[in-house]
Amino acid sequence: MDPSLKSALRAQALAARAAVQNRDVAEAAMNAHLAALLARHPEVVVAGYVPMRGEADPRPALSGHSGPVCLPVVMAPAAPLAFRLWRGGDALEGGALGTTHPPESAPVVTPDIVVVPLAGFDGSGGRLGYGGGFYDRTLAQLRRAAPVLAVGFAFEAQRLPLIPVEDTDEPLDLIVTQSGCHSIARA
Ligand SMILES: Nc1nc2c(c(=O)[nH]1)N(C=O)[C@@H](CNc1ccc(C(=O)N[C@@H](CCC(=O)O)C(=O)O)cc1)CN2
Ligand SMILES: Nc1ncnc2c1ncn2[C@@H]1O[C@H](COP(=O)(O)OP(=O)(O)OP(=O)(O)O)[C@@H](O)[C@H]1O
Repeated sequence: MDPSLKSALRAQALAARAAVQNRDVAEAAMNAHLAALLARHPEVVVAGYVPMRGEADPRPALSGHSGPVCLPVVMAPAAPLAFRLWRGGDALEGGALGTTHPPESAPVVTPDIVVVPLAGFDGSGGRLGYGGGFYDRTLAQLRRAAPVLAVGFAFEAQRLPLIPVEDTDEPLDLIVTQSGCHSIARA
């Protein structure tokens, strides 16, 4: 696959994300949809993220979840992410790539649901991140061990007609946008 195609689509989706109007209204709707989804999965371990670079903020829905919440930590460039437990209010630290995550003292846990930050997505579960392959490696590792629900969290503006799929791409199971919680139509 031509890697420049993915980077062009990534740039297009990130520009659309940066141009979203009425973000607060959209994020409130997205969080309501995510909270309703999480309410159908009480007590399970949910991985969220602390937004960077204009990503939609899932923390309002996470803070209402009945079970444990964890956040991703970059361990090494080509390695899966680790997830550390985060209780709202716990101190966080900054990581090398502009991330914010719990300190090493926080317990490592395995999520049942992963809320995935996105540059772009399509209607078939295709997703684009920042190009590190972190979520691909992480979802692959988690799915080898147990079922996991990958839930994309993004503005409608980040929707792309079709994202090319590589062998290592791990699909989303659901996508939450301001218009609702969308299940993936598999071909
Ligand atoms: N909020 C949030 N947290 C997250 C992620 C995320 O996408 N969003 N991650 C999801 O993976 C991990 C961090 N991944 C990142 C991957 C790449 C870059 C980055 O700056 N990439 C450069 C390109 C580097 C290169 O050329 O190799 C860039 O975008 O300019 C930053 C974070 C873990 N935490
Ligand atoms: N399990 C894996 N093993 C080896 N290489 C992988 C694996 N998963 C992804 N990669 C590689 O990582 C690179 C980046 O992948 P891709 O462009 O899909 O990143 P992304 O999905 O945008 O990033 P992220 O997953 O961090 O959100 C690709 O070259 C891909 O081949």
